[in-house]
Amino acid sequence: MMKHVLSIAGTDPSGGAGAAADCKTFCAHGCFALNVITAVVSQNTQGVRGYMDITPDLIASQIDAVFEDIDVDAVKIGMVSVPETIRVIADKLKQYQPPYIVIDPVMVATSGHRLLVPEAEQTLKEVLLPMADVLTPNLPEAEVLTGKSIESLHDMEEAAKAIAAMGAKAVLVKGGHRIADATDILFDGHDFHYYKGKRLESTSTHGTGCSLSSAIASNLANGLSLPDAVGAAKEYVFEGIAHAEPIGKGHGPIHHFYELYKKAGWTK
Ligand SMILES: Nc1ncnc2c1ncn2[C@@H]1O[C@H](COP(=O)(O)OP(=O)(O)O)[C@@H](O)[C@H]1O
Ligand SMILES: Cc1ncc(COP(=O)(O)O)c(N)n1
Repeated sequence: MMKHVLSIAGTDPSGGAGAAADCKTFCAHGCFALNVITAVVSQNTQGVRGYMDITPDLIASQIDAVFEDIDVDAVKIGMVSVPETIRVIADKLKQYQPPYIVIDPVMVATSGHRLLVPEAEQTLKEVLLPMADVLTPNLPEAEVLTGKSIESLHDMEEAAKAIAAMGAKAVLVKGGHRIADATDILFDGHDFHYYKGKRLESTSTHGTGCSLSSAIASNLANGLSLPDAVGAAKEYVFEGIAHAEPIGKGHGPIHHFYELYKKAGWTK
């Protein structure tokens, strides 16, 4: 039977990041996509124009609507913007206890716009982070969480360990923002796993973090071990960047259904 994977995230009307990227990723992994919206964001491939947070009551009601009706096999959490949003999600997930929780601690969009208010950083750290089966910070997010600058692979290892010590069961420090290559490092609480990745010269990187965390959630729901779930997710995003269509005038989305399009003969 199809696994049911829930995204709790903000929107992107241009379809590249947030809830849209998450749902496309779940479908590409053969999962049934569910989604709870935390904020309506006006954005496109060129940047974020503004957003409005959904009230905590309406977020709680959306989560109840899903869990009272459907079994959820994994949850991915993205944009959470304010402390009230973080608290209500944490309370509801404690109540419903989904098997896996993957958290992408979204702070700033690729375009530089803040998607988490500075006052919410501490709440994210104290309330949400300890609920993560795996937390997936990019380099700037790992720097905010640890308060240390990260340059080398050794710094990434230290950051992953330090964030795990804050309560996350496992931490994947992503290297998409590195200059040298796009190597990601997973600390699973005991061991490090290295996902070496060539850096692709591409502007189609809008929503890579959203897609990676959603692919990890899908792979966990589908029964893969955490190291394998991360490895397959990294490959999925790499292929998605490599085969991206040029959509929009700025940083475009990745291709989610390359394999499917290829089979159907829809590729260029
Ligand atoms: N230019 C790129 N070439 C290859 N892989 C990339 C590139 N940019 C990002 N990635 C990969 O995409 C995933 C998301 O990484 P990152 O861009 O660091 O996250 P975020 O979108 O949260 O900023 C990681 O697995 C990273 O290694
Ligand atoms: C609703 C939402 N969530 C997350 C991101 C971050 O994605 P990226 O860092 O790839 O722009 C985004 N732009 N919008």
